[in-house]
Amino acid sequence: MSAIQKVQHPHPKSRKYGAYQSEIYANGMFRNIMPTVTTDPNKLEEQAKQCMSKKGYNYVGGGAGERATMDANRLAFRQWKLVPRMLRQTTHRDLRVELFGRTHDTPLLIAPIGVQVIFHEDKETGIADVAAELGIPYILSTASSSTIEEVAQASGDGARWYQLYWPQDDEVTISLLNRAQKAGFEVLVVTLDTWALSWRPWDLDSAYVPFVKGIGDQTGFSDPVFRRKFKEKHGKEVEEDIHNAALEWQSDVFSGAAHTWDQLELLKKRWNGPIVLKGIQHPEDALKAVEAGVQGIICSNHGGRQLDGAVGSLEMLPEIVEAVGDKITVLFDSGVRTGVDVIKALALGAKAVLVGRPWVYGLGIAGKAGARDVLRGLLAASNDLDQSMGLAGIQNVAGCDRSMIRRCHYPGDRNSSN
Ligand SMILES: Cc1cc2nc3c(=O)[nH]c(=O)nc-3n(C[C@H](O)[C@H](O)[C@H](O)COP(=O)(O)O)c2cc1C
Ligand SMILES: O=C(O)C(=O)c1ccccc1
Repeated sequence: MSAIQKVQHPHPKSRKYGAYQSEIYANGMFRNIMPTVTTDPNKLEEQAKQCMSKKGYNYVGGGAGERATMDANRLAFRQWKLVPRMLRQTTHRDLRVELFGRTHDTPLLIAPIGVQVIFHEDKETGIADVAAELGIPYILSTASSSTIEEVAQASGDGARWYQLYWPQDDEVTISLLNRAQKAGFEVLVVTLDTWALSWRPWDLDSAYVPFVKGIGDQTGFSDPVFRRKFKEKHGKEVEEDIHNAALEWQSDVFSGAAHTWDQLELLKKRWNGPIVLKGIQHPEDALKAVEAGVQGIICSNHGGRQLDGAVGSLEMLPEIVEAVGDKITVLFDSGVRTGVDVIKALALGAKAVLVGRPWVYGLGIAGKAGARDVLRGLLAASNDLDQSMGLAGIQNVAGCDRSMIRRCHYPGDRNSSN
């Protein structure tokens, strides 16, 4: 009997990214067209720095304090190495994952990123469009430079989740939830680690904070409840006094006072769908999230932008996964730069992974086309998710497990590609 088995690809759609590597070679070899955005994760940030405004670059590239936690995020990835397997049937990889009852083409999500207009005029609406095209769920930030409704329109029938910066004013909170729900956002992501902005020297040294000038405040400025209350208090429309409107919106959302666990009841009552808490690092908080009855958590330290000196996010993932088991969906972010990083996070128990800075750099370099290149690269070229999964001997996301990863400490290991 012939040993050659014909394997049917499980899902033809998940191959749609696979052509990118050959597309790059063909463009260069036959048409002399080189990639606009570098495919080298270690050069991406530098290219973005050359292309972006200084303030825009500093905003995305910077972190809290001396950026020790940003470094820790990368070092935590470097500590884990994959152990590849051979002679397995891995020709056709299946990258699909199911999250909260919906199947997605890949285990990637677009991390919520605020004020995107400072990086490129394509901003949130452009990225939502690209995300829908590539089948990646888009997570819209409350600190957005496009409105909830504009982003919903750009995202079309693409999957979209809403990230809440949780206002102190419950009436405003309820209004945001209603708008997001009406606009087709399926999952509510509540960010817990940014109730105040951290000490960020790269922004402080040029005294740059776009939101006080009304940039990135579009969610508030377009909100009927916020607008009504502003008018009642100041006797003016938002547009007549942008300065005070911005201050008011900022102090409602980044008040300097954290909410508490019991207050989650309001969100549970008012949001008709899954709720995910973003910014969980301690296993005991992960257990509290289970107790609170939410559906998911994101093991994240905000990309090292909040508490400097905090542990690398990947360091905490195994303990968190062990603590909560299958009781809740565990997602991961902070420091993901390559397809291999995605595999490592999946192998350590994350169900899916959010990516932040890399596509923002692409956006800064060449608008939404640049962000698209970065995302396609992550999903397709060598050192990418699909190819690397194959080379590791893994056929699908479920195959990324603890058996394929080892903790190894090599003194002097690089922590580049922040
Ligand atoms: C420029 C920038 C803006 C961000 N804005 C938000 C935001 O509005 N809401 C939020 O929950 N997280 C925000 N984050 C954090 C990201 O969602 C994510 O946690 C982080 O970028 C992941 O780390 P990485 O950049 O190393 O991938 C922002 C991050 C950056 C770099
Ligand atoms: O910069 C950030 O990390 C962030 O979360 C944020 C906060 C306010 C406005 C825009 C982004």
